[in-house]
Amino acid sequence: MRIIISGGGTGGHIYPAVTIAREAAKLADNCEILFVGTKHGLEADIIPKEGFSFATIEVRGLERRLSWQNVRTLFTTVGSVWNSAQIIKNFRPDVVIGTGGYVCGPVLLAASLLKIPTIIQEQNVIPGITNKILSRFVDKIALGYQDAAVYFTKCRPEQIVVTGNPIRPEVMSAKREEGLTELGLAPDKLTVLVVGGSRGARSINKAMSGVYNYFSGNSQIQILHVTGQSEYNSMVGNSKQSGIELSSAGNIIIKPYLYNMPLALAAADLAIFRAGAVGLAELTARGIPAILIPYPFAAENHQEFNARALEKQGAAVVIIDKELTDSKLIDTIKRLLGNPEVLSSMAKKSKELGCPQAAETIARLALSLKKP
Ligand SMILES: CC(=O)N[C@H]1[C@@H](OP(=O)(O)OP(=O)(O)OC[C@H]2O[C@@H](n3ccc(=O)[nH]c3=O)[C@H](O)[C@@H]2O)O[C@H](CO)[C@@H](O)[C@@H]1O
Repeated sequence: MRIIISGGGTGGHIYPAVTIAREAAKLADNCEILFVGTKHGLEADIIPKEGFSFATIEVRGLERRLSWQNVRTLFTTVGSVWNSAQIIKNFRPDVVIGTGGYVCGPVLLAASLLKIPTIIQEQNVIPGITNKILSRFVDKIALGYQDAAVYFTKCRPEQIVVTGNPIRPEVMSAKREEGLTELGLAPDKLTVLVVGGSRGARSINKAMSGVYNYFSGNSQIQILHVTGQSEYNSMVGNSKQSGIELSSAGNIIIKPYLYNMPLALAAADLAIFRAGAVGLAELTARGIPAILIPYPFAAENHQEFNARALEKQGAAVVIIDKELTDSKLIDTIKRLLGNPEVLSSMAKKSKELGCPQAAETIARLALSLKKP
């Protein structure tokens, strides 16, 4: 079995691709996999680390308005469809899978023109523009949320399958004790895991400075904060300036990025997250209560829709980005951690929403498309 898989830009498109690829490799004999991404997306860092072959194409994202930039993008896209077709002809895949992000547009389009079976996976309640366009060409569309189906009404019903969002198997298998030890966390404290999506979140980082101040040295609560690569140094610097020496506070660990996120999730008693669909799939698969602060500029505000779906079920508390302040965040953390019954009810509701088998379902669907 030979598979090309493409998805990129952010972790929310890349990890689903990695997970589906791994699952397909488990299920099919002699599975050969090639990833196609761009040189500039996070995938160029993550995919080689994950041990997969990696090819790149030049491609740009469309702006959501009429502009000269879009005209230039269309020309680049024609070139990238051509380059994708060359990659596909050389690799000769049985199926091509796309997990979103503009890079998979030309790849899946070229595959469809070459009559190779295709499947896309849409993670969000409101689909991305690339997947909306591709839905007219591909054989199957695997949805993370049932609610997304209304955006694909022009598709044939048999094209659409609601599968949930794929999560890495390590997210389920990671053990709390191992997570605590690996990340240098204390076993007798409640752990708050703070992650602003795969690229970090400025407004969450800003509010966290106040949270550090308040909880620094606390004997019951510890914080593991992932700042994103670009703001890590300034977060460390700002904390020093405001008199908090993170290395001696004893209960605050900050990291630019976590390559071992499943261990961090295993150690978490409460999460403070943006509302990227894959992050949410991981939280619900493990049943972790959460404070969600959706990224307000995500296309069509889709993160808020993702977050509200958890809030509606009692699995999360939502704070809107423009209402986020240090004190609001501190009060919400105190209210939840100080109330074990509320926390465990949220954990239960969260777990009910989890879909840990999604990756296997999607991989089986992809494999079933292979022509005899
Ligand atoms: C700004 C924006 O438009 N973001 C989108 C992007 O989110 P983004 O990539 O930020 O978010 P997700 O939360 O969906 O996925 C992040 C993934 O990266 C992993 N991770 C993150 C940080 C880290 O240090 N280590 C690590 O491994 C997480 O465990 C998860 O697997 O794609 C998602 C899925 O289409 C969308 O829902 C988001 O709206």
